Amino acid sequence: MSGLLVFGRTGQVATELARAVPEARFLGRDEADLSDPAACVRILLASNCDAVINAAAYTAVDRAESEPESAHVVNAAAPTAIAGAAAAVGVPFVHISTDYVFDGSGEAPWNETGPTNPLGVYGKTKLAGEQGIAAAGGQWAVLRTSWVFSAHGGNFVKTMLRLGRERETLRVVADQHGGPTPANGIAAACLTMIQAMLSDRTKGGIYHFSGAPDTSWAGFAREIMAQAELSCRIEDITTAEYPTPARRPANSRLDCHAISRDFGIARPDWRAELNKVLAEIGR
Ligand SMILES: NC(=O)C1=CN([C@@H]2O[C@H](COP(=O)(O)OP(=O)(O)OC[C@H]3O[C@@H](n4cnc5c(N)ncnc54)[C@H](OP(=O)(O)O)[C@@H]3O)[C@@H](O)[C@H]2O)C=CC1
Ligand SMILES: Cc1cn([C@H]2C[C@H](O)[C@@H](COP(=O)(O)OP(=O)(O)O[C@H]3O[C@@H](C)C(=O)[C@@H](O)[C@H]3O)O2)c(=O)[nH]c1=O
Ligand SMILES: [Mg+2]
Repeated sequence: MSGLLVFGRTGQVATELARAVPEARFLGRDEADLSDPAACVRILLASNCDAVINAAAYTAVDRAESEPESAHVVNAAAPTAIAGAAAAVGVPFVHISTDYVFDGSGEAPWNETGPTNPLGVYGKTKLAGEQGIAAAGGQWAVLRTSWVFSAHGGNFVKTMLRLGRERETLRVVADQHGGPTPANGIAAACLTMIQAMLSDRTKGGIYHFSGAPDTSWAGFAREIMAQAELSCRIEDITTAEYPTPARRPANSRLDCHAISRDFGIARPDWRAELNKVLAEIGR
């Protein structure tokens, strides 16, 4: 797809977008620093693009607790400004958000109208970004996803492979539940949504998208060890036994029916995608 402008170049989702649509224009931090929202606006206004995706974000969940201002500018002020510029030139804008906007209460999967109540700075700044985008007007969509993995960049799969080679046992939280999501699936979902929004200028809003089936971090870790043929044993622990600066939701399950109904996008099986990612890492 030509005429597509993407904020982000090196992240997991941006890398998969670049594979799917190499002809799009990808803006790295060197060209568009989200710490400078006004600069991002200028680039968009001068770009003559047909559609915009934001795949850049401040994603260091624990570090955000001690850098709330930086996280807010990147995750809220910049996406809000980008949405305003996209609205001004009349092009659709797709942004990515997170399960961490929820407090994780209960056991039912969250749908798009569920009450948000982020537990940490990262989730709070991502929620502020969603709200700023909605208030900016224009044609926008926010894709909330969870537990992203790919062969590139930093993610839970890469961490587990590294630790799994070094240790005989790993203690992993078993009381946080959600859907691991392959970055290529998110890239494909963003592109399908952009195409649909270009052909129907009334389409947009918040949508949930995650891989299936839901599991726990310990369940995810166990499948990684099994598929990678590592003998490292995964020991189930509670969140209380793994203290971190940021609190994380216990229930990150996302109800993904709306995106299937409105865009025909199905939940990918993360186990099959994990297999492909491990093969790619091994090459
Ligand atoms: N990772 C996850 O588990 C999840 C991610 N998400 C959301 O998905 C989206 C994509 O995440 P993902 O691909 O995993 O991100 P990554 O953590 O892989 O990469 C983050 C990207 O954002 C860029 N970035 C960070 N700060 C700035 C800045 N100030 N200016 C410009 N670029 C910046 C990074 O650039 P650089 O390489 O220069 O640092 C990098 O390209 C984000 O909106 C994220 O919030 C949602 C749920 C789960
Ligand atoms: C390394 C490790 C982590 N854990 C736990 C900590 C945490 O609860 C869980 C996952 O660890 P991570 O550091 O990958 O988690 P985290 O960085 O919080 O992952 C989140 O990133 C942001 C960007 C999102 O939007 C979320 O959807 C989610 O993917 O596993 C263990 O229990 N044992 C371990 O050895
Ligand atoms: Mg992390």
